[in-house]
Amino acid sequence: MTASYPALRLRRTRASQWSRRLHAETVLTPADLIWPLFVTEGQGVEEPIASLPGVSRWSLDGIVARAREAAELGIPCLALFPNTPSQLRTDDGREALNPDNLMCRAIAAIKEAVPDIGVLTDVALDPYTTHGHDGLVDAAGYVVNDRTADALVQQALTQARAGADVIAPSDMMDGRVGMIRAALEAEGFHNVQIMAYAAKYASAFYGPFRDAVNTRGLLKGDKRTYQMDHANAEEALREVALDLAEGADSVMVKPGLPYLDIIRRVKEEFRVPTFAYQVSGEYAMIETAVAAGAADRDAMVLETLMAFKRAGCAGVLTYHAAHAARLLNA
Ligand SMILES: NCc1[nH]cc(CCC(=O)O)c1CC(=O)O
Ligand SMILES: [Mg+2]
Repeated sequence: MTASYPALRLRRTRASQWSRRLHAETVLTPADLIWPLFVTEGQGVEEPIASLPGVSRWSLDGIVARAREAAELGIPCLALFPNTPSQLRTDDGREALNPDNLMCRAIAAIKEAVPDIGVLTDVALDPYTTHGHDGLVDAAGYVVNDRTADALVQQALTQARAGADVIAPSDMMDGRVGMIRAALEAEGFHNVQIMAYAAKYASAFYGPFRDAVNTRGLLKGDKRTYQMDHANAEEALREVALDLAEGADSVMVKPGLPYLDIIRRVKEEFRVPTFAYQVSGEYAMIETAVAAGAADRDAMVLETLMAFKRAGCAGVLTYHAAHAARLLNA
C-alpha cells in the first residue's frame, strides 16, 4: 500500500530547484541532437529560407563553419540536404549518383575539417528530380519501387564513398534497407550505419523543407503512394520490423510531435535506438508562435525536445539543435 495525502504530497519534491533536478526522470543534452543543414553551391553564400526563419542554406565554407560550431557545442551528428542547381535536376535524378555532386563535396569537406563529427546523409531522389518525387516515376505518374531502390543503392554507395557515417533512406520504398546494407557490406563499409526513416508519414508538416531544397514548386501530386497514412499506427510497427530485419541500425519516426504515440510504441515493442525528426513545419510553428508573441522560444524548444526523450528517443533531428545546445550548455 502506498501512502496517500497528507502523508504523501507529490509537491514536496517539486518545492526547490535542487530537488526538481534530483528527481528529473529524463535528461536532455547536446549529445541527443542531430542538426539538419542545407547545402548550396557557391562560396561565402548564406541564403535565408523565408518559411524557416533563422535557418539558411550554406555554401561549403559555411557548412564547414557550422560543423565546427556543432562540434564546439557538443552536437554529435549533422544531417545534410542539398539544394541541387535546377539545371542538374532530371527525371531520373541521376545527379544523386554523381560522386562530385554537392552532397559528396559537403561530406568530404566536413570529414576533412571536423573528422570527429558524424555525418548523416539523406537517401532519396527528391532534391535531384524535376518532379520532386523521392523515386522514379512511370508514365502514369506512379513512383515505381524496385527500379527506385536500385538507384537508391547507388546513391547510398556514392555517399559512403564520400565519407558518410550514417546512411538515412527517407524514401519509403519497400526493401531498400536490405539492398543498401548488402551493397555496403560488399564494398567493405561494415561500419557505415543505416538509420531508416522507417515510419515516415505523408505529412502537411514538410512544406518549409521543400522550400529549402526547392522542390515545393516542382512536386507533382503528393507522396501518399509511398509515405504512410497518418491514420495508421499498427502499420508503422510493421514498417519498423521490416527495416530492422533488413539490417537498420536505428529507426526514425517522422514527423515528431504529432507522432509521439508512434515513437512510444516503436520503443516499447522493439527496444532499439529510435530517433524522431522534429520537421520543418514543427520548427516553423514554434518560430511563428514566437514571432506572434504567443510563446517563449527557449522554453518551447527545450520542452518539445524533452518530450521526445521522455517518449523514448535516443535522439532528435531538429533545426533548433544549435540553439538548444547553447541553452543546455549555459
Ligand atoms: N526525402 C525527402 C525528405 N527528407 C526529409 C524531409 C522533410 C524534412 C522536414 O520537413 O524538415 C523530406 C520531405 C518530403 O518527404 O517531402
Ligand atoms: Mg518500409
